[in-house]
Parts: sequence; C-alpha cells; structure tokens
Amino acid sequence: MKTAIATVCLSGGLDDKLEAIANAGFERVELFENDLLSFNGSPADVRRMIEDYRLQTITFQPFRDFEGMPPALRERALTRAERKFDVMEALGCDLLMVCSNVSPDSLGGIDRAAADLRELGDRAARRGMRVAFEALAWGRHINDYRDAWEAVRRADHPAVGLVLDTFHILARGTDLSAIRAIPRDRIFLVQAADAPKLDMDYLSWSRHFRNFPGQGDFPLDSFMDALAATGFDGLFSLEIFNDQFRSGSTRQVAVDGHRSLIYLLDRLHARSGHTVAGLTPMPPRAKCLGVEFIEFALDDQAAVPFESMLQGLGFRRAGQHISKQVTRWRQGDINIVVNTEKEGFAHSYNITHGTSVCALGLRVDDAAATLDRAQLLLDMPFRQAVGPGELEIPAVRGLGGSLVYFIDPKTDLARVWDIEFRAVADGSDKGDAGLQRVDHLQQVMLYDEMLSWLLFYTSLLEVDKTPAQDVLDPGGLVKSQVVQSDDGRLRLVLNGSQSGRTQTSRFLSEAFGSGVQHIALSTDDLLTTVRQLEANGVKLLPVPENYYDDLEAKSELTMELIDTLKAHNIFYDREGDAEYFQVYTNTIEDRFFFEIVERRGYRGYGAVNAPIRLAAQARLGGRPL
Ligand SMILES: O=C(O)c1ccc(O)c(O)c1
Ligand SMILES: [Mg+2]
Repeated sequence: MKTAIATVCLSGGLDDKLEAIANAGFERVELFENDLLSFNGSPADVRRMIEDYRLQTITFQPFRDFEGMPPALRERALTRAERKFDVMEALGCDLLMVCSNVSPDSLGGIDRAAADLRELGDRAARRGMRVAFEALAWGRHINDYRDAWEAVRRADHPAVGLVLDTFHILARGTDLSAIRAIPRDRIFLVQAADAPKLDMDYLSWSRHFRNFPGQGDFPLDSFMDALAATGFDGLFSLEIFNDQFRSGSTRQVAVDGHRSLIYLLDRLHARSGHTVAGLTPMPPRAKCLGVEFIEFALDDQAAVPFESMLQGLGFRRAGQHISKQVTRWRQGDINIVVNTEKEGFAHSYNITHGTSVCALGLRVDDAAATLDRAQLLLDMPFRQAVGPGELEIPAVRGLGGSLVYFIDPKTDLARVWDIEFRAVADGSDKGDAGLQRVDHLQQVMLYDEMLSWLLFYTSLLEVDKTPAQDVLDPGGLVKSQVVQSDDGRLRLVLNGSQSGRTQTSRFLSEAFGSGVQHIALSTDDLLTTVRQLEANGVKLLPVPENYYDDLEAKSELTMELIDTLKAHNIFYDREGDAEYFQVYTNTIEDRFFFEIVERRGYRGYGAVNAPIRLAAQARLGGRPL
C-alpha cells in the first residue's frame, strides 16, 4: 500500500509538519486546506516545499457540502470546486477529497448525489484530476460508507472513487462485509484512524479523540481483513484529529504514526501470510519470557543506603562486574544491577535524573530478531563501547531515554552473568525474604506520552493492553494503562496525570522526566516475607485502620486474617476466587518504592487499594527508609 499521513494529525506550522513527516520516513501527505490557508506563501511555494522534502501530495481536503444541493446552490458548489482544482493544479495534486454534505440545505437521494458526483468527475477529468467521496458519520443524508459507495457506483465515472475512513465506519459499528465486494480500483483512498470507545456524538468524538491504529479500541484488524479481500493496494493514509497530538511533539507524533501504520500492516501480513506491498517483512513480536534485570544508576553516596535497603529486602550481593563499578544483587529469579560508574550511559543518566532505573533487561526468545523488529518499527537502537570480554547486548531507547536490553536463552547473552561478572562473597546478616520474580513495573510518564509508549511496547513485544483506569490520587486523577503478556511474565503499568499535584507529576518534576516509579516483586507467601522484612528492619508503608474496618465490612475474611493483615500493613483484593496481597516499602528519595505482592490466581493490580496507598504515601511525604 502507498502509505501517507494527513497534515491535520500534527502540531505546528505547515513547514514543521512536513519536516516531521519526511523525517519519520513518510513519502506522501494529505494536505489539509487549513494548513495551506494558514501558510504564508503561495500554493506554488507549498508545492516546492513539499517537493523539497521529497514528499508527494496525494490529496487536498476536505471539500465540504457538495452533493445533493438544490439547483440554485448546486452551480455555486461546482464553481467552488473549480477554484479548488486551480489550487490543486498549483500544488501538483490530482485528488480532491469530498466529504458528505452536512448542510440543512442539502437534499437526499442516491441518484441525485450520483449525478452531482458524475458532474464533478467530468470537471475534474477535464483537468486531469479525480475526486474521492467520503461518508462522514454525521453526514446529513450520506453517513454510511455503503451509501457513499452506491453514489460512487451510480456516478459510474472513472474520475470518481470512494474514500473509506475507518473512523466513520467503525464509530457507527457499520457491518464491514460490504467492503469485500467493492472493486479495489474504485477505492481511491483509505483513511485509517482508531479511537477509544466513548459514548458521545460522532462529530466531537471524531474531531478530538481519534488516535493511531492500535492505540484505541476499534476493530481495525477486521477492517484490514475486509480491505485486503478486495486486493486493495492504493493510497492508505492516517487521518487523526486529536487535541493531544495537535499540541504534542510534532516529531514524536509523526514517528508514532508511522510506527502504528507499519505495525498495522505487519499484523495484516501475519494474519494473511501474503506479502503486503510497501512493508518490509519483520520478525514477529518478541515473546517476553520475563524481566532478566533492572539496572539502577546511582552515585557513590546514594548507593550506600540503597544497597542497605536491598539487603533489608533480602537481596544478596552476587557478582561484581569484571571492569566496571557495577554490582549484581540477587534474590530468587530477580537481578538488580547497581551501577555507580563515573562515565558512560548510566552515569549520564544519573546526572540528569538522579537515583533511578536507567535500564531494563528483558528476557526474549530471540534478542537479535527483537532488535531487527525494533529497528523496522523505527525504535531507536542503542550502542555503546563494549570493553574487552564484554557482550554487546542488543538494546533500544525506552521511556525517558532509558534503555531496554534484550537477553535471550539461545546465545552467549544467556551467560551474561558468568561472562561479565565475577562472584563475590556477600556477608549480609539479613535473611532472604523469599522474593521470587519481578511481578510488575510501574512507569510514570507525561500524560501526553502514554499513547506513544503503549504503541512502543505493544508493537515490539507480545503484550496487549487492558482497559485504562482512572486512579484517585489526593492531588488529582492518574490515568493508568496496563500492558502485559498473556502469561503475566511481563507486566507494565503506565501512569500519567494531567494534574500537577499527583505523585505521578511530582515524580516527573523531581526525576526530570519519565521513568520507573515502582517495582513490584512477588513472593509465594507474603506473610512469611513480611515477617522476614520486619526482622530485617524494613519499614513498610503504614495502612490506616479505616481500611481494615472497611475490608471487614465488605469481605468475608475472618477477623483473625484481618487482624493479621492489619498488624503487617498488608493490602488485600479479591476477584472471584482469586486473591491478592500487597505491601509497600516507604519511598526512597521521596519518589521511588518497592511493592511486594502475592498473587493467588489474581490478574489485576489492586486498583481499589491504590487511592489509599497514594494517600498514605502523600501523608508520609516520603520518609527515607
Ligand atoms: O471532521 C471533519 O470535518 C472531517 C473532514 C475530513 C475528513 O476526511 C474527515 O474524516 C472528517
Ligand atoms: Mg476522513
């Protein structure tokens, strides 16, 4: 397919938009009339600028309120169209996109619309141009793609074709099967957009909340299957009206757009097995086998209390890097890497962000293939100098400029701990707390970044999103979006907030950007773990008594169990027969903390407990451990 993006998707002036579009790897654009009108230069100047970016203008749009006008207004509409053709001639664009009429003056009737489109087609053809007709979901008479197609079919003109815009089709829940019967050369343009499920009028939904394929809830894959059944191989463009995108980073949104398109076509390819023109085949989404390590960047001073906290949590010093100031701490299947180097990536990360997680190591089935896929998805690979005897671990840039490393079981990467680390004696007098695995990571980000990172993870790894939730923080609402693998081996909670006073927002300002705010580690027996933590001198986040009174009122737990939970500050949640137990450490440097969980068949994250936890943390104001 010949992929493109509409200028309306992005923020900035037309020149900023075109630069971002070209830099994101697009070769074609849909030019929105407003972007031309607000540009300080002639259509010929715009044409030159577009050509300088080696872009091609595939369509000029929208042309409104055309079909079905009563005779007195019909002539005016046709004259208006001629003026657009003049502009298009200067732009070097040959396709005018006409959206269905919303005017109260317009009249219904497919034959009337067809006759108007035929006349417009004649006029376009005389100038070597074409027109493409789209049903707006809120069109006055034509608001269903099947009616738009019928009008185009009856117009029976080689210069008149159909636009399929997934928003208008999927927002109305229109049956997709009729798409399969449309001859592919009659579809002049496909516009792709996703959107969250919302209960609102079509126009507001469309103009403010569309997002890129894969970021919303629409069944785009079903649409793609129907489209592919026609053999369609033509113009395929992103057309997203989204307030956030239009105030966001032009560059980032353009890259996200291209990534979403590549991923959409990749899914089509994976389902059908057929080659998709315009798509470089790529390795499948990486199966994530777990978190191999979490690396912290610290300075020498911060490392002292941090490492003593790790000891309190039952971690043992297990290895020292062969050439760097990097220590491996271990418990169960969990590896925490403490990096206090004075140069290199972790050091610069520490200078910018303070004590923080600078890298995640993910266990995947094939690390090299994962990196290949990442590059084809326009993710940013990362390389740094590798010392003698060290491994080059494939990595890409992740949240906040941190790194995501890929480790696999089939190469030397599986032996990274043996190759790059030498064993050291521990000497800790603190007991092992029975922590087994990384259960989940919570990453905090700007609200406007959430859709970007959702797409980053879901396009690269075999993880899927669950419905977003609003969590109440004493300082405002926090939006929380989970991405996780089916088997729970990778669970990420992405949090963002539009309020400046939430824990989420404080993290962003204090850590100078997005990053990991908390790490949840799992145990098979939380009560035993907590007793050991207490023996090790670890202070857990105190939970208010009211919580347990409420728990007693709403659950069927025995008084004895509730008393135990209360005595140890354990949160509880239940889903059917599945149970969840959680405790939190106090915050470190007022922003980072650990959570310890025991899952008994439970698949959630204790969202009901989050407001109480956030309030308790806000009250404490992050007392050091
Ligand atoms: O919201 C609109 O008016 C509008 C304009 C052009 C389009 O292609 C579209 O899908 C919607
Ligand atoms: Mg459209």
